[in-house]
Amino acid sequence: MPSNIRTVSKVHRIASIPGDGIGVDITVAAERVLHVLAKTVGGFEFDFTTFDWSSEKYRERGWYMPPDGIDQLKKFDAIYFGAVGSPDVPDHISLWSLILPIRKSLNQYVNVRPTRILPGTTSPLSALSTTSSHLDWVMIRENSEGEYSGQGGTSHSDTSYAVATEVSIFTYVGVSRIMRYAFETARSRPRKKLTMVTKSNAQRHGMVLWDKIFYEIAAEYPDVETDKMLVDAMTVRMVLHPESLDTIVATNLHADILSDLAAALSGSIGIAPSSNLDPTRENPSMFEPIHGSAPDIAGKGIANPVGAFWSAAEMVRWVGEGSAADMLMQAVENVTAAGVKTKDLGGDKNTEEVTTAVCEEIELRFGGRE
Ligand SMILES: NC(=O)c1ccc[n+]([C@@H]2O[C@H](COP(=O)([O-])OP(=O)(O)OC[C@H]3O[C@@H](n4cnc5c(N)ncnc54)[C@H](O)[C@@H]3O)[C@@H](O)[C@H]2O)c1
Ligand SMILES: O=C(O)[C@H](O)[C@@H](O)C(=O)O
Ligand SMILES: [K+]
Ligand SMILES: [Mn+2]
Repeated sequence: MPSNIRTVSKVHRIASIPGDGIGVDITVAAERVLHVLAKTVGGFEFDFTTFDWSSEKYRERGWYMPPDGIDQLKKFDAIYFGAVGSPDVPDHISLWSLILPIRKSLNQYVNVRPTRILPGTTSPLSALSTTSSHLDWVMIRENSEGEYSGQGGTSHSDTSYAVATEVSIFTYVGVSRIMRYAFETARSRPRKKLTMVTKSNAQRHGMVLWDKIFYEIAAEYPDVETDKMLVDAMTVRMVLHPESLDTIVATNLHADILSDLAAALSGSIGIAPSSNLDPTRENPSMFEPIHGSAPDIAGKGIANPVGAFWSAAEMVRWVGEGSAADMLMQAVENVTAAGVKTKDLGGDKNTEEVTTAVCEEIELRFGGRE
């Protein structure tokens, strides 16, 4: 090749929002690993722009995101998010000032939450003989409406006769699009099996609409096996019969709760990833571990970065670098398999040591390739 011709590297522009607490530690770790991945694999790079939209800044200046925050984010190929939440700010203020407006305004109506028992890690269900071959799920969380519609209000607040409403909203458009995404996901997986979760015995309007739309759309997917669970019984089935589940679709709140349970059953909340997707690709999608800012361990440097790396791998896949995403996950799994783990997984390493191990594993396994 003539020396004046340079190979052009594709640049993926990423908006990075570390947020609060361990969100900062794990975002730093994810960015470090992504730079090493890009450098090692070649052909693409990441250009991160960091936004200091945190609870600390909110207390200083009175806002999390500026008025044009969403427009700023729209210019990026993807968004990487750490976590938001601080003991100094009421949780409903922080959630509704940052993460929820981003999910809603950027039409990220799907939240994908996979769960697996990674090599070298143990499920608390191992006492029931559960191993990695028994627990491999993808939870599809409705991410735009339902219990998180944001509608409701309070009258007579600060009195002993206060009245508050929290209105759940389920729309035909909202439910059918999440069902379709869930059926497509189930179809793409070897078992082609979809379990729908509701509470349509007690909640007789919105949840009944879920059931109805689920079976309507199921008719378009005769190759996908379906079943239906009430959310209370679902918690029992996840614990006692994890092997009977594959793809799961549930409402915004139900899937929020069930995905924390799923993460714990796989070994730790610290390994669980999520992708907030706008499947139309009109807006950037956002990638974050499912955990929060963990004030109890913030500042100690011991947060598990695996959920952050897995989320980063999903982002890498979303921007079109599928084989690099596979390499990143392989490196993470080699590191957990070697026993390099944080305390929540029974290990004795800190965030930085696990991050360094993943970086070295990427370079060792995948370096030197053209
Ligand atoms: N998407 C988000 O940004 C998001 C998600 C969940 C909670 N939150 C917010 O985070 C704050 C704390 O919430 P919470 O305590 O209910 O949930 P959390 O997920 O922050 O923590 C729950 C428990 O899991 C542990 N944990 C979480 N992530 C870990 C990791 N990577 N490694 C090791 N241990 C980990 C914590 O130490 C804690 O004991 C609240 O303000 C909440 O609103 C934000
Ligand atoms: O969506 C929520 O409820 C919170 O942001 C958090 O708990 C999450 O799971 O993302
Ligand atoms: K998070
Ligand atoms: Mn949650």
